[in-house]
Amino acid sequence: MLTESSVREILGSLKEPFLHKSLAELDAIEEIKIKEEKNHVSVKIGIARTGTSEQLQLQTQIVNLLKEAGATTVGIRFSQLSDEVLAAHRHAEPEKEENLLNSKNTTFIAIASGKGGVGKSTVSVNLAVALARLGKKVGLIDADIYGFSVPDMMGITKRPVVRGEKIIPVERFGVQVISMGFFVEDNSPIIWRGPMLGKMLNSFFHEVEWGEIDYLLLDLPPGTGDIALDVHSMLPSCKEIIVTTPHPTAAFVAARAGAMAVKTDHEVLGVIENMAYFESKLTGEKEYVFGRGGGDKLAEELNTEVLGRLPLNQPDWNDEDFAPSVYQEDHPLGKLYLDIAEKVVGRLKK
Ligand SMILES: Nc1ncnc2c1ncn2[C@@H]1O[C@H](COP(=O)(O)OP(=O)(O)OP(=O)(O)O)[C@@H](O)[C@H]1O
Repeated sequence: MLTESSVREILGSLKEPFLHKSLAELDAIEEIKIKEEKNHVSVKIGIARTGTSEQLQLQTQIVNLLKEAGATTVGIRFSQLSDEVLAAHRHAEPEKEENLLNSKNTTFIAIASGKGGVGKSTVSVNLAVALARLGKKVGLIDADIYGFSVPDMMGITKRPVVRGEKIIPVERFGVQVISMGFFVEDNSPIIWRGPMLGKMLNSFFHEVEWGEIDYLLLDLPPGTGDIALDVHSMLPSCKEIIVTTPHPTAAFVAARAGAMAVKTDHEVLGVIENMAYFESKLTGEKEYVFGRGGGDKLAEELNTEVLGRLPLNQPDWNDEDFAPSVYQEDHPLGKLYLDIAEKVVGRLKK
């Protein structure tokens, strides 16, 4: 027949599900009653949070253990552990679910532009690759729902695999990439409604197994729509980089995206002027095909700096390692991207 001390011994090593300490250590077995004639054992157990699914699991464990040990019937009551016990052991309570959003080691950088076609995705991809070339652990979310171009730009042909309940991003050039484009059949267009965008981002943060990430870049859709607001509410400490062409109108439109960042308290790390000029391979002469001054004007308006000026130039394609929009490390633009990545790292250290 079970005795009070044998019940205490059997249950003592069970772990309290929230504080992760044994019931014995927490002194959480508050009462044991044994009715010999009915072979009935009843116990009262303290738990950090009553009425939870964890309580139900613990209850099942207790019933099974006591029945295995010979009890015919088992009665259990749960009580809330006292504030003193909770305070003494709270430090042992693990963080909620570990994910990127509550990781202190990850810096989020959103890449935004006022209008489409200025090279925002190209910049996102190459900045991510350059940061990885500097030895950083980098993730890239293709949140440009109007055209998921990142996988194609990086020459990604694989799709993410699912392990358990988590999606494993695809790695390319040392960057962990996730794109809604991975989950869309045959490049078919999707009609997006406001809340879907937020849901998509949310699932990218919670359902993707990012591992350790120093920098997570987000390629935002152009403009100042819902997704920029979603990013703000989900990532209040997100930094922003604004991409513009040197054309005054482009800079004017980009200023709106920048103003949005400022209004939502996102620190603007700087401006990148893309398609800044064309440099002749023959004479080295620079032609300012799309005008001049847009980047400076925008930086001044947003009280920030121009992180880099990128000329018009194509990457050198390579059949073995096909990635149509990624500049090689020794390509003039590859070097410029490394400079920009170093500036970004430097600014974030300040
Ligand atoms: N510096 C550059 N030199 C030459 N071509 C460039 C440069 N930057 C971008 N491009 C080209 O310009 C086109 C538009 O670039 P990209 O798709 O990156 O722009 P975007 O701002 O992300 O556009 P959207 O928001 O519409 O997706 C692409 O074909 C890209 O290869």
